[in-house]
Amino acid sequence: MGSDGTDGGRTDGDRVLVLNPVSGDETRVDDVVELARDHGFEVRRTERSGDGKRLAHEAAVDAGLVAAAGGDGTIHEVVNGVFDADALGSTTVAVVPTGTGNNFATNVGIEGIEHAFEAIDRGRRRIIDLGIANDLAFVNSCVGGLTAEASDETSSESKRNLGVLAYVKTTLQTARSFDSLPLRVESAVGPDGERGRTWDGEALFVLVGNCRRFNGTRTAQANVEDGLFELTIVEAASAPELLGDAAFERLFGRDGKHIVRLRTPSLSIESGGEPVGYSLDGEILETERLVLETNPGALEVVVTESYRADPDADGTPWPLGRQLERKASNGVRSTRSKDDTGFTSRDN
Ligand SMILES: Nc1ncnc2c1ncn2[C@@H]1O[C@H](COP(=O)(O)OP(=O)(O)OP(=O)(O)O)[C@@H](O)[C@H]1O
Repeated sequence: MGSDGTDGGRTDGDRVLVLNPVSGDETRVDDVVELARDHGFEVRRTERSGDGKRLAHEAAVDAGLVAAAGGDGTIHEVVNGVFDADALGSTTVAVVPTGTGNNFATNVGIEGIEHAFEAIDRGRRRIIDLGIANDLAFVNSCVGGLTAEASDETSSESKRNLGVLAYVKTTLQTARSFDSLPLRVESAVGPDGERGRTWDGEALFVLVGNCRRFNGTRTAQANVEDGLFELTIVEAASAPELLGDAAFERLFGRDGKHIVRLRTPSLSIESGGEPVGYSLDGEILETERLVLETNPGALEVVVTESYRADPDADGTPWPLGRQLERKASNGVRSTRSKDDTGFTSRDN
């Protein structure tokens, strides 16, 4: 592997494709199987939820390249299979996008099925950060405050347009009475001297992004090679206030009034005894305490020439300053003195 992580010296070894045949509109399954065989892949099909992880785990023991044919849910399972097999150091992961949102594929510059196989053969690779939430890996994002129903009811079109924010919007629309979550968010002391921070208050959502364009808007993006998460807390506000499209855009945009942001390599989120639903790349996990850590440079993936690790590289600056900014103070009930960012600082 070159020092820039591209055009890997790692050989693909055996190639296995884990195929979710019920992903997306299911019309391209035969095409994927044919292309996969033409490109030297052994195809293993999932039959139920969880199979993607199991099949990827089994494959990663020997295979140098494991591809996931499906949407973000399938890539999530495949990455977790490779992670559980302790094979991140020896197995490259590729994505063949057949889902509806295909957020991760977009992030690595893969535009379609044929394009994915071309990219695999061209040999361009990058090593990216992996997010770890408790003991589960995620590539795109971890979002707290979503309901499980929202995950089922969110339309494909909405997912295409808004990414993970589509689930946020469905949650706001479908929850009869949407209570804010009393949360305590603590970030650790960073390796580059970042101070530990604490935010304590009422939140609607907590978004933790690992990968660029994790949420569909152009204003909250994550660099997937910097060893940091982009944390966004949406503070308590009345749901109807947030529901119009314009308000929704504003909420996550530069001028959002209820937004707290921070870049950090690790954090913990506690919800005071009540389990909260977190979506890891679209898969729901319920827990009272979540510990998130970046595993920098952990996952080798197939990318194309249009891949950029850093959203700033294409002229879209991180909107609120390099490290941290906060726009409003409603909902915060910290017992400690705060700086003007809304976080309290700790030295350890
Ligand atoms: N054979 C199968 N039958 C039923 N469910 C399956 C099967 N294989 C995988 N799954 C489930 O399908 C889901 C993943 O679907 P998919 O990859 O299309 O993700 P998605 O999150 O809907 O993606 P996108 O948002 O990109 O469309 C996972 O919950 C997985 O457990």
